[in-house]
Amino acid sequence: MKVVVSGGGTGGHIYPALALINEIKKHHSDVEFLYIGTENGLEQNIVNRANIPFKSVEISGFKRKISFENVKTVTRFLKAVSVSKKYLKEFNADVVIGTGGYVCGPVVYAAAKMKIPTVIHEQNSLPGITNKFLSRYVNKVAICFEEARKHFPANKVVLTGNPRASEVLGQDADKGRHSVGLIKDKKTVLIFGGSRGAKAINDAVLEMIPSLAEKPYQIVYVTGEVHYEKVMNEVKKGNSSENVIIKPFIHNMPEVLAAVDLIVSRAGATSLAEITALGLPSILIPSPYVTANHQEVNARSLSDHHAAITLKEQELNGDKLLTEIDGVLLNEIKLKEMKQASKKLGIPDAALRLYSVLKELSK
Ligand SMILES: CC(=O)N[C@H]1[C@@H](OP(=O)(O)OP(=O)(O)OC[C@H]2O[C@@H](n3ccc(=O)[nH]c3=O)[C@H](O)[C@@H]2O)O[C@H](CO)[C@@H](O)[C@@H]1O
Repeated sequence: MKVVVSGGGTGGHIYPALALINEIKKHHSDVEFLYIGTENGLEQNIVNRANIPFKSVEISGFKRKISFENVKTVTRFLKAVSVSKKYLKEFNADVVIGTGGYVCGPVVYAAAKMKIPTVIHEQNSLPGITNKFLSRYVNKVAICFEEARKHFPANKVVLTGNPRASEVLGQDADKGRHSVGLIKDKKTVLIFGGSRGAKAINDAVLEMIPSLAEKPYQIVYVTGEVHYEKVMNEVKKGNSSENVIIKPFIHNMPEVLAAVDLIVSRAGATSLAEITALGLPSILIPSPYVTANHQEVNARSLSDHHAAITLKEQELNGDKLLTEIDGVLLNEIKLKEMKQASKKLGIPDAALRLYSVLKELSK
């Protein structure tokens, strides 16, 4: 079987694609993969690390306002469709799956026009513009939230969940702890701002770091690659604490997640799929800078069920964050209730469900 995968820009679109690849490998020893992404998203680095052959196309997103940029985007799109057709023909793809981000547009569209079976995977409850466009051409649309169903042609939709949910299960917590330097038998909070980091979360964490020295828990705090140097400069000015381990990015997130008791993060859909598969409690600070405020909708889908606490970015500061962390982590009953509520929302067999959709199509 020959499978082409495309998804890019941010980790939330890339990791589900890689998790699906791992699931397919469990069922087939003779399968070949090609990943098509862009050179300027996070995908090239992450996909190379996973040893999956990678090819790139050049593409950009549409601006919401009418502008000359959009004319250039159309030209780029048409060129990227033609490059994608060349890649798909050379590789002789049996099936193509897009997991979101602009790059899927030309790749999946080209495949559909070549009559190759196609699937798109939508992680969010409010779909992105590329997936809405593609849903007219593809064979199947895999979704993660029931709320997404109404945005797509009814006969194509399948609820699979996010394959990354399956990938984070059954991981070695000791390995995770060891890889970042965490102590065993001490409660642990993981703080990160999505796959690219978030300045607002970094500012709040820097404010609370001096108060962490006396806390009975430890923190592993991921700044995001682009923010790391700036954060470390602040920390060096005297804001450090032994209880806090600071990293620019974590490449073995499934192992690290196995070692933590509470998550503080943005509300990207792939992170939420991981959190609920593991049944972790979380404090979510949705990014207000995303299309149609979709992260707040994602976050509410957990906090409405008492699995998480949603904190608006405008309310965020060091004191507030510390109070919320203490409120969950130092209260065993609340911790237990949130864990149970979180676990109920997870779809742990998502990878197998998505693989089954692909298998059925490629017959
Ligand atoms: C700003 C933006 O447009 N964000 C979108 C993007 O978010 P973003 O890429 O931040 O996505 P998510 O939070 O959903 O997923 C992040 C992924 O990166 C991984 N990770 C993160 C940090 C790290 O150090 N190491 C690591 O491996 C996480 O474990 C997770 O698998 O895609 C999501 C899924 O479509 C959307 O819901 C988000 O709204």
